[in-house]
Amino acid sequence: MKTQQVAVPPRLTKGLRPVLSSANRQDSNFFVHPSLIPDNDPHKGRLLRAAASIEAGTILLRDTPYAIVPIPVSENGRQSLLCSNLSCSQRSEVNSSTVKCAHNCDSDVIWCSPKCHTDDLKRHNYECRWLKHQGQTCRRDEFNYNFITLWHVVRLLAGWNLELQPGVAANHRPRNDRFAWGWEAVLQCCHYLDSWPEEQLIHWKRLAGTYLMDKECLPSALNLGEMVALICKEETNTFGLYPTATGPLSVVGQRVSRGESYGLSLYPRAAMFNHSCEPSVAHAPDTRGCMVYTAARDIDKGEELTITYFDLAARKTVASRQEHVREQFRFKCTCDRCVEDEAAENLAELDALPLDGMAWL
Ligand SMILES: C[S@@+](CC[C@H](N)C(=O)[O-])C[C@H]1O[C@@H](n2cnc3c(N)ncnc32)[C@H](O)[C@@H]1O
Repeated sequence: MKTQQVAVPPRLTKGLRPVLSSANRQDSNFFVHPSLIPDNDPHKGRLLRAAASIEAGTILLRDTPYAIVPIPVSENGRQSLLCSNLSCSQRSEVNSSTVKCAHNCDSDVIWCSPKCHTDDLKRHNYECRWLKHQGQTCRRDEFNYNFITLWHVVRLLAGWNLELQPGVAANHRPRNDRFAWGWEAVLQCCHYLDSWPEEQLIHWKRLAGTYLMDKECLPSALNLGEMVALICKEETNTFGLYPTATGPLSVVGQRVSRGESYGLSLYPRAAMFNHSCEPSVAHAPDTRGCMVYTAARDIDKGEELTITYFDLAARKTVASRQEHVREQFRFKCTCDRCVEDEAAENLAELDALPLDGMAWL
């Protein structure tokens, strides 16, 4: 696989005193179970594994978002949005006490309190100009999906920009020796640039060239190719935030839907979870925009820990799961359930063949 690295931020000067910025206050919510370890597989790339046996119900990881984009949800005539302050990220009803951007940059940017607004100013200032000028045009002229993708990329860059500010050096430090932290962790997420169809890359190149390369609106060190690679990372690693848990059917029951998604986010450590159609781990967002990963059954020492990337209740046959994974996530699912189900289907097809066709055997 040919890799294209996104530019690494310059090293911070030694001796900067780390302060508790709004970004690393959110990071203090991070939790990782001692038995959760990163590993690699020649076919699937990075993965997470159990270093010891784990009991069902154990919280394995509470990962903090590097960036979140809100999706407005209306219920009973009331609209709710996520607070833009990353260390708050609470779902808030939009009402007369909601704080909005003084520059009126985008209707989906809100803060739940004046304090959250103040705490978030440094980060928001990075995206504000882009939202007002490029973002509004993108919202108007492109599909909403494209706007949300680009806004998420801009918020990732805003996080990186925040790390480069004097005084937030703590963000560069790994929280423990197993996982990278800050922008470094985003850089480690896969983008599989070579596996995307040509027309998809051309589409993203056009979007990036049109909306993300004006350095007046969006000061960044990335060239067009690096920006497209960052979009690929965003597309490959982003989680949807849903009101109910996503996991194996035995845990989430036979419900048809996870509810309406109210946000999108990149969780850099959790991005190491591979997909399985029979996952061992369930995940659900908490009230502060973190994603919590819980053992859905007893797990043996050495097992790979997997989640599901989609609602398994909605796709029961191996063919429909494989098609969905291929179309939505662009890879061939090689989880144990798919391998077994496909083998069983092949056997059934062989059994159905007329015996006289096998006379040469
Ligand atoms: C979010 S990343 C997961 C971590 C990734 N393995 C890495 O190296 O960073 C998603 C990518 O992992 C690989 N992957 C995940 N689940 C898989 C599965 N069940 N079968 C094959 N590949 C899988 C695919 O290449 C997919 O695009």
